[in-house]
Amino acid sequence: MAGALLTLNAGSSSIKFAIFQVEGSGDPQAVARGKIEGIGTAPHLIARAANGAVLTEKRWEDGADLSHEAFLGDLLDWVDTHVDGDRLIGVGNRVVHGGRDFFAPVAIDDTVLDRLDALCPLAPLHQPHSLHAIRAVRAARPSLRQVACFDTAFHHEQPAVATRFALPRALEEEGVRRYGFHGLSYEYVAGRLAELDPPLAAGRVIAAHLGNGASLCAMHGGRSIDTTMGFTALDGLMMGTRCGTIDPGVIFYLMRQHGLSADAVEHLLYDRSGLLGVSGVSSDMRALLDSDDPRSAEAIDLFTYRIARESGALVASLGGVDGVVFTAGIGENATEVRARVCARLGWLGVVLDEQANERGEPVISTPESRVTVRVIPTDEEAMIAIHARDVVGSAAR
Ligand SMILES: Nc1ncnc2c1ncn2[C@@H]1O[C@H](COP(=O)(O)OP(=O)(O)O)[C@@H](O)[C@H]1O
Ligand SMILES: CC(=O)OP(=O)(O)O
Ligand SMILES: [Mg+2]
Repeated sequence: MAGALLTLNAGSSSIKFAIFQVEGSGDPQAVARGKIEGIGTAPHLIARAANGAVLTEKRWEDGADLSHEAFLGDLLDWVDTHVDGDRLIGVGNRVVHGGRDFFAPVAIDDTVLDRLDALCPLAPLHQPHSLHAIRAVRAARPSLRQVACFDTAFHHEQPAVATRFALPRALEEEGVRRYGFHGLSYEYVAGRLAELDPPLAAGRVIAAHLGNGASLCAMHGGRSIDTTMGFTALDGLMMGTRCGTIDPGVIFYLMRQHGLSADAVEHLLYDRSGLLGVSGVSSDMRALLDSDDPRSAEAIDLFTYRIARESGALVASLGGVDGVVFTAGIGENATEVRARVCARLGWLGVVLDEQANERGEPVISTPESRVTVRVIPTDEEAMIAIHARDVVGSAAR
């Protein structure tokens, strides 16, 4: 099979995309990557070739009404001009929630779309935007094959004890259980770790996906056995704007004492909490690290405390730990956050090599450290491309 694949990773205000060239059974090769940010406010598009050269850059006026439909129609035309005589054979989409029924990549049709629609309340920051993008591509190119790749899939094999809530059984049968997210990222990181350090990949590893959304995954032998996110991507760590784990009693208090509706509580916990809520300054780690406001420092302190505390829980799930892997925007770039997390994990035998950490080396623990600490840049797009290639390829046979 040969041709080009487009990957889409749609967020609330941004769409990341990439073009991959597919040739036989080898890994798809990225030929261009791009991102449009600020949809709905001040849209900005930038796309780069594999060598980093800017292929296209565009800004729209403040407040420009650039809909997903308009943008994706233009994007598909742009892709056609950048695939070097290849033809576009499919689109791979990151879909955050697969619910009970979807735990492997799937070709998208009307029935699949309807079933994914039903999961929007479980991932309100993500699912509606992905489905919107899928529909916009279908409208522009009805015959183009599309594949949904799920963030929940990597966690599907977890033992029941890790996924079950202590709620009445009937709710579990209805699908009220922990699913876990960031699975495309963890699947990619597990694959890279197996290439870079096979003995560690075979052992007990905590992977920390620290981006705008953030979670930890306990992996044993490259498989997910526990994770900090649950039924929704609100659970677990403190995030850019999400609160992470809180006492559910807070929700009743907000509804009864503050008279908040369910929608208002949802908005508060998803959009106004986390780093933004605690600092009152920003949801962006870079901005907080640059800020002199003491509340910014408190927000960063809570962020690292929560990572260390949840790591302790996952060490218990794993029965020990051999390695820690940092990934995603904060994990790959914020040396200070990594240093603070490692300091809090000293009791596990983590010893940070401060210079290696500052230099952003692949291994940032000392040779004496009982736990190996690595930084592995994630690539959700590459994982989406592999899955999309497999699904499109099997449909074509
Ligand atoms: N050089 C850096 N130093 C500190 N934080 C950074 C740096 N680069 C990116 N980040 C942080 O990474 C986060 C975004 O991570 P990312 O994985 O891109 O998120 P998402 O894909 O969920 O939008 C932001 O908090 C941003 O400030
Ligand atoms: C599931 C999730 O939180 O994703 P993101 O980090 O892209 O927001
Ligand atoms: Mg992300």
